[in-house]
Amino acid sequence: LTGNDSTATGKGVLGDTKTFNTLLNNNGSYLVDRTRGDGIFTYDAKNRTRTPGTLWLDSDNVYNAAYDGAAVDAHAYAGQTYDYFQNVHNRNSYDGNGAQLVSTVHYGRSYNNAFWSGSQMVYGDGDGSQFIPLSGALDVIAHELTHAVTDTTADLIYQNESGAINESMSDIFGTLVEYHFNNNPDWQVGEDIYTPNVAGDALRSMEDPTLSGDPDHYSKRYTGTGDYGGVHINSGISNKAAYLLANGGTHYGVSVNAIGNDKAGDIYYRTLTQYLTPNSNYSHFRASTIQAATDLYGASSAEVASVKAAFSAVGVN
Ligand SMILES: CCCCC[C@H](S)C(=O)N[C@@H](Cc1ccccc1)C(=O)N[C@@H](C)C(=O)O
Ligand SMILES: [Ca+2]
Ligand SMILES: [Zn+2]
Repeated sequence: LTGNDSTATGKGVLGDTKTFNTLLNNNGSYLVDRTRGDGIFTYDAKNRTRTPGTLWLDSDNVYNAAYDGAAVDAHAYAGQTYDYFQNVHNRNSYDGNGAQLVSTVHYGRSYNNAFWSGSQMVYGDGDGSQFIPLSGALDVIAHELTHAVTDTTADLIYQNESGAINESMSDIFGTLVEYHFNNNPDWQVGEDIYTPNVAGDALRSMEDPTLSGDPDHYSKRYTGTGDYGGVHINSGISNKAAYLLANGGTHYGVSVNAIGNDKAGDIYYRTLTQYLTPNSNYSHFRASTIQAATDLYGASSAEVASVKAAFSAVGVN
């Protein structure tokens, strides 16, 4: 594929206008961003389930059609998430070596999910009731791309407690990326693309996981086999701890002093990339996070004290 690097404008899923990088040649405008790593490439599955599908080609480098919105956001938000890991954590793409970021939108029919396939991001359009196109939310894209970071580092097994930690890391960095770009930030997950007919809800709440029926304390963990052993359920325990670490608060009588998003992000990034392993459970997660905070701020630091308190507050001692 040859051509000239360009910038285009377009409307995202929520109708917001944004600019992003494209590649122009005599076929037209491709959703190819050659300014980041080895490139960001966005594809169209055309509502079938073959990936990656067709590299997105537009006729005039203006992406304002309704059908374009999912691709505009997948492409632009992948670029933003790339910038977060590069600029905040000095990580060049998900593998640290500039790996290409490949996304496919319009996957399946009314597909109410998004996932990291092991090699690329994939986004459904939703059924219009539970979800609208899932690439329309920055916290979703950062959630999926964080799975790629996890898979190239801790490689946490996607089941039971290691899977819950895997899922929580994706929710944590989804939220931190949303705050980094000040994109209507909050400690809810998926709020922008979830239940368009219901105001004020979210798929998950990190501030209060019980709002979506998920545990906010280790003693309330799910021990069944559904959801790969509760990876989207028991993630609530870590999500609540992360919320407390960044924002502070008292939970089940345990008080946590806030350390803010940036320090929390640095601690979780170091924990994920230096200490967690495929079989890590919540107990190892606590020890790893304390170690990471100790490396960064010292054993007697306020940051280490807050990490210990945050895990204790959710019953992980
Ligand atoms: C395909 C089966 C497994 C999917 C797992 C992917 S990584 C996942 O966790 N997807 C997110 C999508 C998302 C993320 C942030 C906000 C909204 C939605 C997810 O949470 N999926 C839920 C619906 C699930 O799979 O239960
Ligand atoms: Ca959010
Ligand atoms: Zn996930």
